[in-house]
Amino acid sequence: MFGLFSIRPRAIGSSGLFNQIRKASSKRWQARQQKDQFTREAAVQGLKSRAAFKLLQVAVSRTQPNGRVLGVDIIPAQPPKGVSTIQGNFLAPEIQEYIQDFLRNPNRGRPRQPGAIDDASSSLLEPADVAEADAARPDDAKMERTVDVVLSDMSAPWYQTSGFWKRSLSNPYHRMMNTSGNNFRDHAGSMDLCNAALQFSSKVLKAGGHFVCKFYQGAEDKELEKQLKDMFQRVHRLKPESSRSVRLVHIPQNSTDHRLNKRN
Ligand SMILES: C[S@@+](CC[C@H](N)C(=O)[O-])C[C@H]1O[C@@H](n2cnc3c(N)ncnc32)[C@H](O)[C@@H]1O
Repeated sequence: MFGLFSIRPRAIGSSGLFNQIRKASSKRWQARQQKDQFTREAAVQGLKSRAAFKLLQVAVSRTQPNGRVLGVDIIPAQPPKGVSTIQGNFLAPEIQEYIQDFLRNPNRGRPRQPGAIDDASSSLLEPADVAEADAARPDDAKMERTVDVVLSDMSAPWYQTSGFWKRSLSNPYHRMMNTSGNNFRDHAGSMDLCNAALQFSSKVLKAGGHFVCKFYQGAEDKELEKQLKDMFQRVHRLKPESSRSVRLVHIPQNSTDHRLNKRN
């Protein structure tokens, strides 16, 4: 866990002791952030936050020049250059449909000619190049599986407890905390999000694609791992050095053993 105390909205501001505990916790968190080499490195490299160090901006640099990166978040977040974003609840079916619509249009999220409108003629790439870049096999294109990597580090946002003065979109982490402090609750929430991401991957991931998700450990993670092993050829469970306590599952798919494709 991230070392935050469990803070329930009803208790906020209602007790002096509670406020003292919260301030002490926040000071400890700030001190640890300052010491954290990844936080410092992210700042040195001009990355938006410790989390961003691990993900979005790295994703952009890894997919240049022809890739596209789409971020989805329930809170408004200003995307780094080169990233498209959708604000919405990933657990809502209509948001997933909206994301699929975005993916279906190979020109969305790609550089546009100055003055061009967002239609099939607006891409810098020829339509044939785009189709080739997006689909590993004709089957994938037919099934609308055009995604190489699904990466989820979603964790349930909890109620705002501080930083009410901060009104910019550029750093929502000042306003939201990402764990409740209650291990069971964090684990259950992260399992829901991982399962939703996995289900979504089965619709959009092309053969040979990868699925990576972050989760909080707990009773249900074995079941998630079992599902992953059923669906993918290889499953790795790891805790990167840059992560304080959260585990990642990294699942490279092999195009010769894409069981998701075999089922369809
Ligand atoms: C650890 S942060 C990830 C930050 C992001 N990867 C980045 O690089 O800036 C977890 C994020 O998951 C988002 N999240 C939690 N539940 C969500 C949901 N149901 N739908 C979409 N996003 C969600 C939170 O708002 C939070 O920003």
